[in-house]
Amino acid sequence: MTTRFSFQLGATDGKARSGVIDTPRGAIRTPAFMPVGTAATVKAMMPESVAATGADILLGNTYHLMLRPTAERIDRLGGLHRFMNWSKPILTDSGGFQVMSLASLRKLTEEGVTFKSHIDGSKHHLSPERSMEIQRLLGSDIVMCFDECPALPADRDRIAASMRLSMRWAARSREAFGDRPGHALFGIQQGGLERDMREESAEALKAIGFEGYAIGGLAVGEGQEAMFECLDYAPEMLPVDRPRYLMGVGKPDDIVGAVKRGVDMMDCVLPSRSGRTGQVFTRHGVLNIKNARHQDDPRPLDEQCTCPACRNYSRAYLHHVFRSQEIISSMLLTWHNLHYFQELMQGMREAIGGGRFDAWEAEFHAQRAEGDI
Ligand SMILES: O=c1[nH]cnc2c(CCNCC3CCCCC3)c3[nH]c(NCc4cccs4)nc3cc12
Repeated sequence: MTTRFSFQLGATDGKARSGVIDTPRGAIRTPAFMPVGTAATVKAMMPESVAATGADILLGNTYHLMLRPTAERIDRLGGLHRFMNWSKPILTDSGGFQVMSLASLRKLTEEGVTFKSHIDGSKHHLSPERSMEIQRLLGSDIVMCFDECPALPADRDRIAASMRLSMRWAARSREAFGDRPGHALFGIQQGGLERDMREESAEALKAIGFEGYAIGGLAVGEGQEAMFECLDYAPEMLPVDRPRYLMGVGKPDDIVGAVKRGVDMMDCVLPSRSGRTGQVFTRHGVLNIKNARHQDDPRPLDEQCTCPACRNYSRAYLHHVFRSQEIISSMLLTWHNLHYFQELMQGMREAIGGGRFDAWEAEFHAQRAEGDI
């Protein structure tokens, strides 16, 4: 345990790196996948189950929690860790990304964003200052700058204007964050798919100085090829000795490609959200348990998986409880998917540590059949 926040770089293998982020609430092994706990819960999971999958950190959702039950109420009740019974590190997003995708009647100005709640229509505002206050009230260990993520495709002028606004907001976020030992503020690089804009953004963030740096503005519809092309240069623009967090990624092959290119942390709703829709991730590829072909299949989802779903239940059973819309269906499929994503990260951490990432990646791709399994 430590009272400080620090990142120890461990092994490197090509551009891939493994390491450990030390925080007062525990260590985060990198490369790390962060499950999303939207409304103070990873849906269909008890916190101890999330920990059992191997997650060292989870994401809290500023936009949802500021609307309901409000950050002030969570603060009065002892903070988000106490509230949701998760004692390990929590990273909270700034709320900005979700406002742009969920709220209505949004008004964006230099100052910030005003909007109406998608829950009850009440009026709210977010700004760098208000976002820092909310994330402080929640008690999160890693705080994200308030930024603007432009939808792609966008022309260069739009990308430049949006990136420069985000850099001004990054400076205001740093100022408002204040001096909080043991807590971290991460800046977010913007710039779309424009190399020079990414460079300008990285320089602006480094001049301000952050405990970690996120790569934003990706996984917003550009496609995997364009994302990887950007990741072929963007991570190296950021300080080598600080964590690099690629936001909103992704499918297993996105994650592997990002780690290969020097990314340390990722978050995505995919394993939890898709689990509730019957989509199952395995080392051999993806299947949907809803498909009638599973109704008599006595085999587990994945013979080599050690999660509770694979140890104790057949595909036939999981098909039945999904079709019957039983609550246990979401529990078991979410657990399995989160377990698989953590197994993927553990496999890469070990491979990088052993200098055999390329062999591990080749095996990862070789095992995955095309289509359903
Ligand atoms: O530049 C960005 N700035 C800030 N956030 C971004 C996010 C949200 C990351 N997950 C937050 C979580 C907080 C807790 C609740 C769940 C989200 C992104 N997500 C994606 N792609 C996945 C996408 C998800 C939805 C549309 S695209 N690209 C992103 C780019 C940015």
